Amino acid sequence: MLQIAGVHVATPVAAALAAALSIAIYHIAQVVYLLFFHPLAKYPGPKFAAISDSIEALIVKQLWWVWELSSGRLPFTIVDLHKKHGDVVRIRPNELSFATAEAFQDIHGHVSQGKPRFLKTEFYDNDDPTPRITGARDPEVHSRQRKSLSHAFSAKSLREQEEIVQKYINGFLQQLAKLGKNGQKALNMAETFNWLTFDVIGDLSFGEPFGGVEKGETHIWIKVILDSVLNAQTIFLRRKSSFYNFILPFLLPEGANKKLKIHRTFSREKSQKRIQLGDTGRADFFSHMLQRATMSEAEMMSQTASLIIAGSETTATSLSGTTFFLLKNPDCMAKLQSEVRGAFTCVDEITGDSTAGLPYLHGVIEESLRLFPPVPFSMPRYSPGAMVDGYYMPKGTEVSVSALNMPRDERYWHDGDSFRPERWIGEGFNDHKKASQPFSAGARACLGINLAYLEMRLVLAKMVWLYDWELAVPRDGWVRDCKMSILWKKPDLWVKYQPRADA
Ligand code: HEM
Repeated sequence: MLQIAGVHVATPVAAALAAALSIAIYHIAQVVYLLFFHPLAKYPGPKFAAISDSIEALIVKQLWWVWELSSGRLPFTIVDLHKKHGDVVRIRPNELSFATAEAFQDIHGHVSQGKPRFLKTEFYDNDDPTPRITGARDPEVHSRQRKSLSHAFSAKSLREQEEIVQKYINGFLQQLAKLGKNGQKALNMAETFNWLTFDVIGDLSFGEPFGGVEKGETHIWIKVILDSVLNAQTIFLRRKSSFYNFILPFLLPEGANKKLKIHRTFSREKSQKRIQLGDTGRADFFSHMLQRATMSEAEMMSQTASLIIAGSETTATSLSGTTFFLLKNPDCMAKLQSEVRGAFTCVDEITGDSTAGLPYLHGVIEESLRLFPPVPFSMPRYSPGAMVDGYYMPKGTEVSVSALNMPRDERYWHDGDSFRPERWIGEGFNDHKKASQPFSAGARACLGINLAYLEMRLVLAKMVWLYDWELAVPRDGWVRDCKMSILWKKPDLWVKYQPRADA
């Protein structure tokens, strides 16, 4: 201590030491609190996940989680954590992951009137100030948007949309033959299905496709979208701490931020063009939004940026997964061929209605969605102060259900890791089928579920009716090699399509 005019004054070094000591004591106290006294302290999980909020000095909030998220391995890590620690695991200081169908029902199932709901967390925020259906966290805004959009997904609209879907599927089938040189050349189906699904959604959103099917190539916009989705979902982290503005560019795909802006600009321009056309009477998304007139122009434009991602990559991913499972299970492929080829005398007989009654095709689609759910993240929600799987979750606790545990859990599924489409036919193996929820449930369940099933039924039935399929590059563990970039980033899947000899 220095003495000036009889007063004790701290030297800069002593002051710095005192400050450092206080910070250290504060953080040690935080760690002790998070590990032993926090309301979630009794739940197991990696210790680093539990305390990562406390390393304030480095501003490294939630580092464990960010690392896992950006590595693309988070869904698999969570599977391993549940195997190690049981049905409830603490994966962030304030988030618990659950693994059971009961927890899924508690969090996502319909709630009775007047009961508080589990609402989406900041995980769904992005840097667009206009809320959109997939991310809107305010229940009133969401409900208004959903009401307006739901007409575009009604049974009546779907009937009218089938013509559009069929048009792109037929073009797609021709491209398979042309680019695949009638079975001589392999196509990478992890990419190729995107041509079809993005064209369908492009047409239903803006009245014009991306041109993937016609040109037989992936539109630059699609590449941009796929690279930018992970970035979109990390924006809430950037808001929480400026540290992430520094670190995330190293963890995300190159130029992801720029690509996100390109996606926004593209969809805004296309939407503006579409809005100018007004209600065209077509059963597309804009006609319905314009007819209801409950959304501002900005809100309508914002919806399309979301619908394009929600409605295309998911369906394409499911089709790639189904392709992989069928090719790895030739007996299942033979049963599907026999059902589809026996049901139709020509490919034009394959329609939404005529495929709706094909049990094996239905089983194949459900089984693929079970083993490889196209939405791999675990859809976090805030507890309103309610029970989850028998545990009371204080208000504000983040809760989520692992996307990959429940659909393979042997407590719910007989031979859960195997591809067995017959489990979906009749009683099947008496599995607990609610443990597969690829489209989620309740108020935030997928709005496009019927469109997705229609597309999948039609394209799979037609591909099976027309072609014999062959895995051109043998591969195992295709699912395990996928990485999560909010949606799945899939490894190549090279397939040859030989026109059926007996057709
Ligand atoms: C196999 C294909 C598909 C799967 C597995 C799937 C799955 C899902 C899931 C799990 C959610 C909930 C996400 C969450 O809560 O975070 C969701 C929401 C949504 N999906 Fe799909 N989806 C598919 C296809 C489609 C299609 C074709 C569309 C049409 C555009 C679509 C539109 C939507 C919309 C608008 C939402 C938000 C619903 C809301 O919050 O009210 N999806 N989807």
